[in-house]
Amino acid sequence: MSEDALVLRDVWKIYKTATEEIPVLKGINLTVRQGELAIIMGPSGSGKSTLLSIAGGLENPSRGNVIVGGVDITNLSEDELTKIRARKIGFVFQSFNLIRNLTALENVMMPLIFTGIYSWKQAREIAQKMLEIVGLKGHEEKFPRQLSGGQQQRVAIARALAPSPDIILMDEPTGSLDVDSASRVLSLVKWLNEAFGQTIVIVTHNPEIAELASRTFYIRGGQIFEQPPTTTLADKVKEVKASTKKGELEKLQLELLKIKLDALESAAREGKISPEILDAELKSLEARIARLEKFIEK
Ligand SMILES: Nc1ncnc2c1ncn2[C@@H]1O[C@H](COP(=O)(O)OP(=O)(O)OP(=O)(O)O)[C@@H](O)[C@H]1O
Repeated sequence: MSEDALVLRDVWKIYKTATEEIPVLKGINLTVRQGELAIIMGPSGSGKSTLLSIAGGLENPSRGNVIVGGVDITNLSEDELTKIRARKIGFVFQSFNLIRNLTALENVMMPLIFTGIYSWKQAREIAQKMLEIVGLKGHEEKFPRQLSGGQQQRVAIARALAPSPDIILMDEPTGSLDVDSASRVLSLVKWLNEAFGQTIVIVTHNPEIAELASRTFYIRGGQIFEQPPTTTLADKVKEVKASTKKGELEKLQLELLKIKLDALESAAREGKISPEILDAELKSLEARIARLEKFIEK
């Protein structure tokens, strides 16, 4: 069973301009396991955003492989990649990227529809639950302009989380927020990771975010280095667990993963997903379900 949410294998990125070749990533090897919160730091221009775009299948590596939740996304067709990305990867950007003329609820429903596996009714039900989880119950029918920056970022997080992706990738998620909103968003991120078991990778300059990490990486000179943990993560976990009702979120997460399992199986019966991809996706989903069930039984 696949316990690795993200694997980068010897990933290179060389940008070509008219006059030169710029090697930005030089053979990156990185494994993020399910349930980890990994932070990637590094100087400006070191390739953090490039790495995140490649990990999320938004950009192709010049060489090497990207494996998300057991599926190698490196050589998929554009059509397959779009659907896999929607099911397996959630993105949160600095600028929220919400669609202006859709309500909060509709924004969260969009990626669910893009997965090609959820019905309209399932998408609506999941989107409602997600907005409740991020503390935005009652704001479902508001448009982005009617929400504060922090609330918009929470909609963006609900949207990223809705399809129960194997991994959420965040690029400077608090970059455009004031201190108060940033701290609310950070608490949410920490809570989703610790209590919800969501795997998250964050690219940031913000040392406060780095304090949340279970693993910290630095990019420099095209290479990646892991910094040994220095903070006492166990204390942070205790703090978060104390503030959430025991088992409730895990049960909700399990419910959502089971809806996804049903949706995947019916999509496969209708021939919407190839057997190879279905097989890899089921393995990853079953590993996540088993992990949660074990946790709930404790
Ligand atoms: N499409 C492109 N064509 C050519 N060069 C590019 C392209 N995209 C990025 N680069 C270069 O690649 C390098 C890495 O850029 P990237 O945005 O990944 O860095 P970063 O670490 O995220 O920077 P910052 O912290 O400032 O956001 C930079 O030198 C940038 O100029």
